[in-house]
Amino acid sequence: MSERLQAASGAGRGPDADDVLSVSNLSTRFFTEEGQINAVESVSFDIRDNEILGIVGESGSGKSVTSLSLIDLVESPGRITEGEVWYRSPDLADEFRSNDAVSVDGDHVDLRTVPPRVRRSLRGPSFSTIFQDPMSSFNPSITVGEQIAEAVEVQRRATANPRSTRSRTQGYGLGQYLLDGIIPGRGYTSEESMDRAIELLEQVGIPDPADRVDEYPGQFSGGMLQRAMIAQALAGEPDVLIADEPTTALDVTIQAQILNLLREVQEERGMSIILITHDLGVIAEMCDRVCVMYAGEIVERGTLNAVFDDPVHPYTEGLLGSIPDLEDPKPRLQPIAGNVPGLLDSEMDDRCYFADRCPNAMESCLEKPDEIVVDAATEHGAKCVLAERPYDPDEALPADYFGGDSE
Ligand SMILES: Nc1ncnc2c1ncn2[C@@H]1O[C@H](COP(=O)(O)OP(=O)(O)OP(=O)(O)O)[C@@H](O)[C@H]1O
Ligand code: NI
Repeated sequence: MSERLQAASGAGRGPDADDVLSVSNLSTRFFTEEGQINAVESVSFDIRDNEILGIVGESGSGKSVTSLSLIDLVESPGRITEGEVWYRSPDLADEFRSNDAVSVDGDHVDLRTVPPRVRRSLRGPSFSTIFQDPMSSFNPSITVGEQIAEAVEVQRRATANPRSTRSRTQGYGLGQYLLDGIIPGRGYTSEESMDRAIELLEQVGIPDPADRVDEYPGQFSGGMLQRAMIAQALAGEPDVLIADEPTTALDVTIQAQILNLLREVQEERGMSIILITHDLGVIAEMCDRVCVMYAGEIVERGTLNAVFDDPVHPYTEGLLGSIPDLEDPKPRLQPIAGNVPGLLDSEMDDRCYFADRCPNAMESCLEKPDEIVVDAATEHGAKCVLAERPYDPDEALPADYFGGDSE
């Protein structure tokens, strides 16, 4: 267990057998006209079989870019500049074991070293994503059924012949074909796949699925389209489902239904979920472990109980409010005085990035903290000197140290 934390703080270590994904020192930058933006900074974490891992943090802390980096969907001017993304796939490991350009460790391959077409082929059958806005996952001019059936076919091809280049290069999503300018003819999806699409729609709780498959995305309500998006994501039978604010746009009742559905399918299929949200109530309800992000870094992590009951980092404490309580979690992030840093490399001082907003900032916070193990048994770690020693008022930074506008 403590090994995992050591790895997180930088010591090199291979992935463990029960890691479906193991991310090591991943950094993603945007190279903009204003300068280099450090959106994700040397982030390490594991996703294990059968778990829901939560990623929480204020807007702009790097949650979405982290998840996009995992599936190689960071768009220009962004680029992953460093790190490893180990994915467990005995097939790929065998295929690339003798290839010097690809890093293989047991059953894991470093996705950053495999050819791009292989990475692309994993979207759907290995990783699926659901987002806040389901319209973005559907092409408005193709029926919901056809789009789900297409995802089913991508999965079937991948399973039927995992090593074939064709199955790997087919990409994912009929919508994407259209966006790419390749328009398949009518009847492209088989009846069998369409039947499976109906089954999936039924599973996610769409009434009259046999009729609704023939409807267009615009004919679905927000909640129903969210369910359809989950059906589309499940069609690929992914190992890992990445859910980025999956319920933020929905009203409370539907939100609870969608979360129940996600948990149900997670348990049923034994898949792993990365759940990104602002909503601490959702994290408390759903997650086994949680990572707290701030300014592109994971600043605290551990089992849900460890982080929520005994937060160490003042940022986590701030998010949870003054009385963190698992029985009665604050439903939304508590506002913290001051602003999230803009992440411009030239403006990022070499210190704890939270120090300018921290009620407990000390002189030692002017050095960059390593991740410190709080409790190995709960995999609890924090990038904060307070994990090591109590706050000492004698070392407090003057209130106006950072210019005095951070209150
Ligand atoms: N296309 C882009 N161009 C330049 N910078 C970007 C781009 N996309 C993201 N960033 C930078 O990356 C940082 C992290 O963004 P990200 O979307 O991951 O935050 P987030 O934690 O998901 O926030 P939210 O909760 O609002 O979704 C942003 O603050 C922004 O500076
Ligand atoms: Ni986001």
